[in-house]
Amino acid sequence: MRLGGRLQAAIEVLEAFEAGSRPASDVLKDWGAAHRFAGAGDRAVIGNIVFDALRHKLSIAWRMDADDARALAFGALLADGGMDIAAIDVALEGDRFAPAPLEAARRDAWNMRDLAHAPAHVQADVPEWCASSLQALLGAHWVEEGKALALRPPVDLRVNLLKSTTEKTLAALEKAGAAPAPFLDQAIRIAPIEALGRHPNVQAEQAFIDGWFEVQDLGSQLAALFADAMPGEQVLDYCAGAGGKTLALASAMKNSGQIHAYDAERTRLAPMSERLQRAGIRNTQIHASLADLEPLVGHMDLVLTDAPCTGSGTWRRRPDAKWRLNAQQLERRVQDQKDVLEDAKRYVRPGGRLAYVTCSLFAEENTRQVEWFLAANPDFQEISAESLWQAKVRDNNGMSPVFPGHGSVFSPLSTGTDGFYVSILQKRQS
Ligand SMILES: C[S@@+](CC[C@H](N)C(=O)[O-])C[C@H]1O[C@@H](n2cnc3c(N)ncnc32)[C@H](O)[C@@H]1O
Repeated sequence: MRLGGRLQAAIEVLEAFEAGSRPASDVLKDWGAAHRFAGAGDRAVIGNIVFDALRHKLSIAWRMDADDARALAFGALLADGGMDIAAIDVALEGDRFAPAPLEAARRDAWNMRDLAHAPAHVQADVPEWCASSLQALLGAHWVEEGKALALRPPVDLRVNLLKSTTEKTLAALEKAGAAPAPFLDQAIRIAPIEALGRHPNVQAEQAFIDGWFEVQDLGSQLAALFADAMPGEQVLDYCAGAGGKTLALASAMKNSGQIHAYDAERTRLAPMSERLQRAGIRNTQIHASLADLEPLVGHMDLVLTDAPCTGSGTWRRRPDAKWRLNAQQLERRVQDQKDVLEDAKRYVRPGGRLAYVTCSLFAEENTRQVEWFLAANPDFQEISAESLWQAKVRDNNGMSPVFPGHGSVFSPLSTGTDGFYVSILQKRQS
């Protein structure tokens, strides 16, 4: 397919996304199934245009003075696809599958309008109702954080030190563009996609099949590291899901001690066995029933609660979610988080740690929850976030998380990662 056909396909996908309630990735898959002639390269470019359009939906609409799918798709090529209007005109000329050229009014608007004059939430590309939640956590930098949250993300990998080394894994992934990541010796990064390119499928590599690495955002790796799981400890991963954090904890514990991985939704645990096996992890038991956990009450050195959340910190990777989220859903997640913390704290032994983690950048889900928890549970105290950062992380030209009073915030702007929040709460000895 030429660019015109790909652009037209992206417009159709964006229209179908807006008309329904399904995630953009599912709508893209449907399009692919109905257009089998499209190759992997075509699908990658169509996906780039769709995701860029959703990442920059408000700022593109403001600059184009129009917010329909055509405006967003053309705008995505201009904002992120490395093209200007003249280059798009040339690429579309004579292509019978291409959409009609960009309308004169939209060209003029794009050339004249300066985003610096747009409202703050438009510059930040976030729904207006979320602005106060971001500002309350991130302070004066919230607009710049929003902008960074609307950029294409890298692919981050965590080397599984049980099976490989960073040097060996880097060498195995050299052709994929792998390079050392900031902060952590065992982290590898493949830079964000440029223009109309695509990322390599690292999960097809032999090194992945052999368990040398996992795909895991660096923010998630940092959150797991802050939990500070030590070899020999008894650990409960209370919201284990498919095991992203469990695997990181097991690797840090060098397969010694014991991890209990639990999730309230049995189906979410399903991929974990295979992942544990591939990674060579032998110290983890999976529990699908709360009754199984009863003997653990009061005995855990570490309880990790990677709590259900809005996922606002992952909007770089799932930009469709930012336009579907609403205030009622945020309220429900806040209550879920309180319930999880109340349940999970019972398992911590005196002197043990409760690690509270979210992938959200909203104050309600982070600092405010820790304030609420500490007020309601005077037998817990917070471990200094700054001292954890200094003790655990290799310096990277002075780059550091946001420290908003309680806990640490990793974010696209501050640490070049997805948005993650972590606070470590220690149970007093008596
Ligand atoms: C952010 S996800 C976990 C991701 C996972 N830790 C990882 O790193 O891949 C949150 C998980 O919490 C689970 N969950 C929600 N409410 C829960 C509850 N009351 N008790 C335990 N797990 C819960 C959800 O099913 C979901 O899998």
